[in-house]
Amino acid sequence: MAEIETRCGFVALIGAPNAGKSTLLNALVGAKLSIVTHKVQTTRGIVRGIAMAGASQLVFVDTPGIFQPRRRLDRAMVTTAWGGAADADIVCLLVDAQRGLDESNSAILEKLSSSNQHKVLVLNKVDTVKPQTLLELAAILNRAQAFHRTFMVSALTGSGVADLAAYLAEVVPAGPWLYPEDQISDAPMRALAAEITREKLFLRLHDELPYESTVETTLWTTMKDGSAKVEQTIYVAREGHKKIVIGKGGETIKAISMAARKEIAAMAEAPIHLFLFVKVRENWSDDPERYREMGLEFPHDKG
Ligand SMILES: Nc1nc2c(ncn2[C@@H]2O[C@H](COP(=O)(O)OP(=O)(O)OP(=O)(O)O)[C@@H](O)[C@H]2O)c(=O)[nH]1
Repeated sequence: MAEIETRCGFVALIGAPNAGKSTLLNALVGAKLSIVTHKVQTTRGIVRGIAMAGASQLVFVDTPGIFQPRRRLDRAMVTTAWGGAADADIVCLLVDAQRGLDESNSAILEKLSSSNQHKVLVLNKVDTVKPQTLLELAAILNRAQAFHRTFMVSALTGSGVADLAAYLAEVVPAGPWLYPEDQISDAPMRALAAEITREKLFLRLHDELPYESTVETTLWTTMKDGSAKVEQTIYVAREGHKKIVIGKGGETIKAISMAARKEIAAMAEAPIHLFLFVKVRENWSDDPERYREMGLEFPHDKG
């Protein structure tokens, strides 16, 4: 009996902040892996999702939103984004159809033109615009860049997502699967747990503070009864920020902890005892160790 030919490849999702990369990744993988919030630049490290489409395994690399870097941390995010794209078999450029072609998209297009990878254009948020606007945008972008294919999707409603997955399944290289069939991510559980807590920080706190904080899982111990003890440290840049994260009478941190614990437990499929600590580390964004934890390359230039 002839063996079915398996395929497997890396697919990078790149695009401007808020284009919907995390939402699309979650729709493709069918599970909540990458964090999704209404704020920009929430994705820092690369989060992978793995989807099976027929005999093909698609390994998605979600990249931080690409924007004009100013601070050292921002530059690290941009470097990591392009690193992820350069290693991939296919690059999907995601464009928010409602926002259309703006400065950040133009910069990405220019950078993409120097690579001869297999490029796919994905116009997202089609639920928000008229078909005529979509067609015009697709024409403009295809004139600017030689895309192999253009897809129009709504990551939010799922419209068009299956067609995109089917196409990717066809064009990834032939080869053995890199991961077991039922595995949806190779990110260690503790990194995903830190992402969940960071998302709760984002949702709970406003303004700039969340951008100046980071979360690390420092301990994950499985207990005899199957539950897990998880300790996480929230690093903030200033003493005043610590007060805000903790809140009056510990209210804020309690709410963050409760929300995070529930979600981590659902992901781990086990009861979780979560302990959060808040530490002030003024220069955490200049410390190479913190970058490694987030899966980012440390930019050695002065910032
Ligand atoms: N209407 C609509 N909204 C969408 C769609 N896809 C994503 N969104 C919304 O757009 C916002 C940004 O989505 P994300 O998936 O976080 O975007 P991202 O590109 O990963 O953002 P960064 O992490 O900042 O780079 C969220 O509020 C999503 O709910 C879509 O197809 N239609």
